[in-house]
Amino acid sequence: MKSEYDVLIVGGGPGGALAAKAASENGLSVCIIEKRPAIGAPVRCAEGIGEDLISEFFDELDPKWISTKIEGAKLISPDNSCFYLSPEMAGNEVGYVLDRKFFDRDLIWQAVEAGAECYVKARAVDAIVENGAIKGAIVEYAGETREIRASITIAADGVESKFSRYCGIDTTVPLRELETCAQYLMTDIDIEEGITVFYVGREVAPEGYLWIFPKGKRTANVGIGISGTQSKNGHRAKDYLDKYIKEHFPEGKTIELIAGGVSACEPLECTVADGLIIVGDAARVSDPITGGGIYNAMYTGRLAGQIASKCIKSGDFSKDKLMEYDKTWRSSKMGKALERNYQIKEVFVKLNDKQLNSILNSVSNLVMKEFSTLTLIREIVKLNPKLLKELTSLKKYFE
Ligand SMILES: Cc1cc2nc3c(=O)[nH]c(=O)nc-3n(C[C@H](O)[C@H](O)[C@H](O)COP(=O)(O)OP(=O)(O)OC[C@H]3O[C@@H](n4cnc5c(N)ncnc54)[C@H](O)[C@@H]3O)c2cc1C
Repeated sequence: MKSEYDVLIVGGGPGGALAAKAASENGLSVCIIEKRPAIGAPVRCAEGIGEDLISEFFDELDPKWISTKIEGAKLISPDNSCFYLSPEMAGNEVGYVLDRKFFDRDLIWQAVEAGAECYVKARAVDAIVENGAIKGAIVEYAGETREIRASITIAADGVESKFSRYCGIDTTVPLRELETCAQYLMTDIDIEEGITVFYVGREVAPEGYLWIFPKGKRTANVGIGISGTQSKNGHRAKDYLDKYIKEHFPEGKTIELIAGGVSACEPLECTVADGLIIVGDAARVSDPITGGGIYNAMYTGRLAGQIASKCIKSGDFSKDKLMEYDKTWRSSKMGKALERNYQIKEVFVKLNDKQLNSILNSVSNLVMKEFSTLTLIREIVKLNPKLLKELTSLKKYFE
């Protein structure tokens, strides 16, 4: 490990890996530090991603990245009725349940192949701040605490995002917008391979949802996310999950348990500072409705690597110069979807079970030629015009 690089990346998840690859491909010296002893493990994710999204990054997908191809989805309402998104309707909403142990590692290998250095069991414990500018990190590695200096540091340290805080940035997620999650990797359960299932409702998953993401025959990620406010009041995500499993998969075998958090808030007000770019979950860019953040981390990571390269070549790493990163992702399709989905989430999270039943029943027989989350919400609003009152700020999307 050297003491100075062009770019230092804190965190070896998808955001960090894509940032490292882009910066290395542009000829910069790049160092990734990852606090865990292994890239991609333990997996804290249900591993779902849309086909159109992942295809933005690769001409071909390596079969070992994919556990299952997803061709349809079921949305179960509190009264147990089902909106079925059949493979015919799903169209470009099909996707994959990944195997992130392989996927995350390959992303790092690609970065390393492009020239980046990567160190595991290397933890950033503070930022180097000089005259208000970020100049790298204090890192614990191999029993020593050392300074690693860099022209630009990229905070890709996930939902905990301590590094941005070390830099003086407030990354607090309001408790009600921090989904606390629990997930079992289960085997020997009766599931429909290729179909994801989502349950909503106060009884099953208050202010969140419960998911079944197939990983293969009779094997699936079965997980839940509920609002942090619920957890604070003694309702733990794991308790809701255990209740569901007892009822639905009493004979199932649990082979892995994970707990984690997902932010369902608005992105950070600003995702750059002098010498610093913040990407992925650390920037709070996971989707507020679904909690999905793999694509968003990869997108912002790659963009951060590209903009860092431009700025380093120009010799200017000031906040003003790095703002190109912030402006670009906010005006992108992803940025606009985050803004819209946050407002939709704010309305839907307040619905009680009766309202949810009525809304989901209204669309249960719907056949759509072209499905997307937005077209579904449009149909819901068409069939439930009262909702439009709540969604006034979103009228433009539904007219
Ligand atoms: C239960 C659960 C289910 C989910 N399901 C989905 C899903 O189905 N689809 C989807 O798209 N998204 C899902 N997500 C979200 C998804 O996992 C994240 O959005 C995605 O991993 C974000 O990538 P990232 O690179 O920003 O951060 P991460 O993948 O979290 O990577 C950050 C890395 O930084 C490291 N790190 C942290 N602090 C330091 C430090 N101080 N020094 C060095 N390294 C550090 C961490 O160890 C970690 O490896 C889920 C999340 C959870 C919790």
